Amino acid sequence: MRTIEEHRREIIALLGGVAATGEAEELSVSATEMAAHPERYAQRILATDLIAPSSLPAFDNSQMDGYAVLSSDLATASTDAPVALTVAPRIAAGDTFGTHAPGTATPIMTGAPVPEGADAVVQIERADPPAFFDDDGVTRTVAFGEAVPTGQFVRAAGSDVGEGDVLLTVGTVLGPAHFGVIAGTGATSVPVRRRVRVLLVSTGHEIREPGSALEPGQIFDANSSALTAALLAIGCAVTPVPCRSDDAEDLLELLAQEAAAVDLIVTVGGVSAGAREVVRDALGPLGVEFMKVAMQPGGPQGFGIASVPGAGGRASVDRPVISLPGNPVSALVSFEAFLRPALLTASGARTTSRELRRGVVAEAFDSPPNHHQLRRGLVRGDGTLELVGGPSSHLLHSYAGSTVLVHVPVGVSSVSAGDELDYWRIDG
Ligand SMILES: Nc1nc2c(c(=O)[nH]1)N[C@H]1C(S)=C(S)[C@@H](COP(=O)(O)OP(=O)(O)OC[C@H]3O[C@@H](n4cnc5c(N)ncnc54)[C@H](O)[C@@H]3O)O[C@H]1N2
Ligand code: MOO
Repeated sequence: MRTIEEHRREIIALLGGVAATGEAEELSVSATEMAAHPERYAQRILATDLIAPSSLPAFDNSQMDGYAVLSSDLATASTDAPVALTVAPRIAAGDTFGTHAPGTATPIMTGAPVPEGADAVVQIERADPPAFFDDDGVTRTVAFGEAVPTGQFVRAAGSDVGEGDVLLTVGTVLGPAHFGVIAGTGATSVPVRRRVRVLLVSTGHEIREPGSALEPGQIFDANSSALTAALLAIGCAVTPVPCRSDDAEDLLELLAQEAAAVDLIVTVGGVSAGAREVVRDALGPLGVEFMKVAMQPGGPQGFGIASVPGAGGRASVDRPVISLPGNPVSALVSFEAFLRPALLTASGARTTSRELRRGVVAEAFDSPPNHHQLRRGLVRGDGTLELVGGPSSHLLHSYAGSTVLVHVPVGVSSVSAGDELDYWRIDG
């Protein structure tokens, strides 16, 4: 039996050739566009390094509401011997660049350009009086009771990023601060990777659309929703088309209709050892291989490049296929172990794996020694790991109550309270 790591490497290699790798599209960073098309903005990955088209800040500006001063004017200032300066006309954020005369104090607001000739700002609370005068043309003085260092409360041009510097690097998953800094430098759009398009086919004669009237023996389709959510969360474009049949012909017909428009086909269910296994039956002859991975849940897996015949006499298309087992926990754990890292790699993301942490187990439990087990769990307030539910792969509600997947490696048959194990956080 192959190991979880070997299988992951094969799945990553399989998706290496997915068409979206390297393809870019321009994404507007306009707030109006974002609000109008929110679906375009989730989990976007930068396709190239971005060079800053301008500096941030663009000019020296004030960090405080107060007075712009020449620091040498206040060199002798002390509580006992304050220095009085003549109050100059006020400058607000948005006002143009001004000049500052020695011996004066220029009232300045946060974000306003520091006038040429001033080299420091004193916040209004440290001035005497500690409030602004009306800007009414009357000549007044303001006193300062302490010296100030050059540059105090001046936000220097380029102190955040300089024009021509690397603003963001390829593979960055764009979040609020990234969009903000791109817009702040004046860029109107960014090149992002095209989304990987996934056809998601949950299979089985028993599955029905939630909300429909169930006949005895039928169940609601949980996998389409779970896997669609998982794929959307990593930035894929998903086409969920269930095959509610165990007949290979039905699955082949569905694939003939849908395969050409996607980069990857993910099937769920129909891969184990039943009398009829729709995915094995339909895709085995097209080039997909089925095997057992030494993991639990998620043992039965399939993958390969399928040559899918086109509908209505159209030419066949070759598409990578990943076939996950149908038990809902097995499908989601397989997503975490294989699909997620492979798709993030194919999408060009810089971070492709869950953060691996180590924790102390709160309770004893057994594990099948020939399998790498992934148990669902929680991190308690004291940092210890608590399992949620048993190992069975139908316990989707237990999975929903979990925030971590705990790794129990091959070779371990029992775990004692106090043992340390690796785990992935899956709640992010
Ligand atoms: N004789 C053997 N039987 C089984 C083996 C084996 O090695 N030998 N492996 C077991 C393991 S492990 C798994 S995992 C499953 C995988 O089975 P399939 O991939 O063929 O999946 P199905 O049989 O179609 O379904 C399994 C289970 O999950 C339910 N299911 C399927 N689709 C959905 C859905 N969309 N929403 C909710 N639930 C779904 C289905 O009704 C079954 O209960 O095989 C074991 N058997
Ligand atoms: O491997 Mo299956 O996924 O145990 O239920």
